[in-house]
Amino acid sequence: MKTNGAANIGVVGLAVMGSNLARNLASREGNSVAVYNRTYARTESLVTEHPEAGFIAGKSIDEFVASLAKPRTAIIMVQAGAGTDAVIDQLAERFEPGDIIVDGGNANFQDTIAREQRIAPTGIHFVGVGISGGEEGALKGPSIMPGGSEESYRTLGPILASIAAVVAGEPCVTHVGTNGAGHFVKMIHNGIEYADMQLIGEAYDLLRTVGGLPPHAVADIFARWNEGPLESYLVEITADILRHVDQATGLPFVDVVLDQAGSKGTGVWTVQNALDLGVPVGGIAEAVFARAVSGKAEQRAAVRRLVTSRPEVQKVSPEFAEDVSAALYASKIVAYAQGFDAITAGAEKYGWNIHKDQIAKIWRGGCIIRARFLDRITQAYTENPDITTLLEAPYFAQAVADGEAAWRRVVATAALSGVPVPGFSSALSYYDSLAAERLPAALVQGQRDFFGAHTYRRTDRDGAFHTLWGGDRSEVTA
Ligand SMILES: NC(=O)C1=CN([C@@H]2O[C@H](COP(=O)(O)OP(=O)(O)OC[C@H]3O[C@@H](n4cnc5c(N)ncnc54)[C@H](OP(=O)(O)O)[C@@H]3O)[C@@H](O)[C@H]2O)C=CC1
Ligand SMILES: O=C(CO)[C@H](O)[C@H](O)COP(=O)(O)O
Repeated sequence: MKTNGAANIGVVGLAVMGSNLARNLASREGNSVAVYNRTYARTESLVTEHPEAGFIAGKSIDEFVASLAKPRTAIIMVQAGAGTDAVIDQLAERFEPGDIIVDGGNANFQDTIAREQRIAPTGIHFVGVGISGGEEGALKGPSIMPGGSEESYRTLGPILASIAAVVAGEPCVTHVGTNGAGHFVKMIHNGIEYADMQLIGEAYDLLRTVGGLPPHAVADIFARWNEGPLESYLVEITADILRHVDQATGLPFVDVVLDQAGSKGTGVWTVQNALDLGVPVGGIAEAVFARAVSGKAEQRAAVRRLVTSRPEVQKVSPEFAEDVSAALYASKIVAYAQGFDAITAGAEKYGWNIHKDQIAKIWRGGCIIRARFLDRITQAYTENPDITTLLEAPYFAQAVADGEAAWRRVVATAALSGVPVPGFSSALSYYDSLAAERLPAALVQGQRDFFGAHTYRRTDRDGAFHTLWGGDRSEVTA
């Protein structure tokens, strides 16, 4: 076959992400791209629609592997889970020591660690790479979070840098850490994405329900916010979506979409792992739960039937939109702080040397959570990588303090008006928990000691203590 060994890189899985990533790779100087998809029809239409890419199309996995130059590098972009395992096995059977298998899908990082261990004895490199940016990002430049060995990054790094988004002259890619580090950080990215989307949803709901504004007016407010500190891809697309009118009915698009949010699982993984790591990520968890609640159609209908009157919507001042903007910004800071805390804990547990300033930097472009304030996060972790929370960095401490009064007004108004704001209110409670002089955790410890002799520590001296609750209530050293 005349194409044997001609391609310096290959892509397996040519759905939305894989086909666009393949086109992105093909558009870069010096690349020759081999493509393969289980169902050949996808390969055929990609190659036919994009002759300019000069793809080398494999009809079979053998043809695909034969078309790769040695050492071979192939990026897998297929459905996470069994599909990915099937393709890894097919490639591993045909690849040789020194070749690189890259999983660019949304894999669970624990699977990535296990896969790397499974492949390692063959001498083939296995690299898990988080890729964010959706359809457009894959084509024009995503944010890329590679894990895997230093050695494989020496080969892969320049290729990934050539296709990544560029911000201030720097490609949005960094070697996150070994084995599953890239997929771990991508998982946290998605958890933050969930929180950000939920908070934006709550802001919209408040402006609409309490502020009494129609979608196009809310769109104008989001567009204005997008020119300030809230500037971000998600705020930008929100304005766009809210302006969109359904062609079939002439109604605002947002009013004809069923109010049940789906998910593919990465938000759930973030929360599950944060629980294992003991990191409070309430903002992300509330966002995951909010999607789950939205899908509970029967429960929602049952409660709606029972509730005969809803609270009267509070009257608000003309500055209400500014208050909502402040609440959104403060809650968003909390969500990102929680996400970065999870990265700190994950790095510690799994032995990854993750530079949080670099993560914030590569999230500034290409990915779904790209936002102006990631510059501030980059700065905070560059100035002091050891801050205990983003909330103690001077800029963020000030930003939250500036918005605090408005944040409280918004949460109170929402509660009195019967508008659900699990994101805003959990973020505020988290902030209040960190800021409180004393927490009721002292009472919880007392309860634990009472029923389970779980002991407690005292404020006035070291050691563990137990009160003889069933006896004379004297205190003993545990
Ligand atoms: N969509 C998005 O915005 C983003 C997606 N991702 C991740 O990127 C990856 C690709 O996403 P997307 O492009 O949306 O595609 P999908 O997740 O919808 O997966 C479809 C692709 O997987 C292939 N596939 C499924 N099962 C198998 C199998 N057993 N053997 C071989 N191939 C199989 C399909 O082949 P066939 O055509 O034969 O069915 C098709 O190419 C996923 O891991 C996703 O989570 C990451 C960032 C953003
Ligand atoms: O990874 C992504 C972007 O970064 C995908 O868009 C992801 O699939 C979105 O998650 P979900 O479908 O659960 O909302």
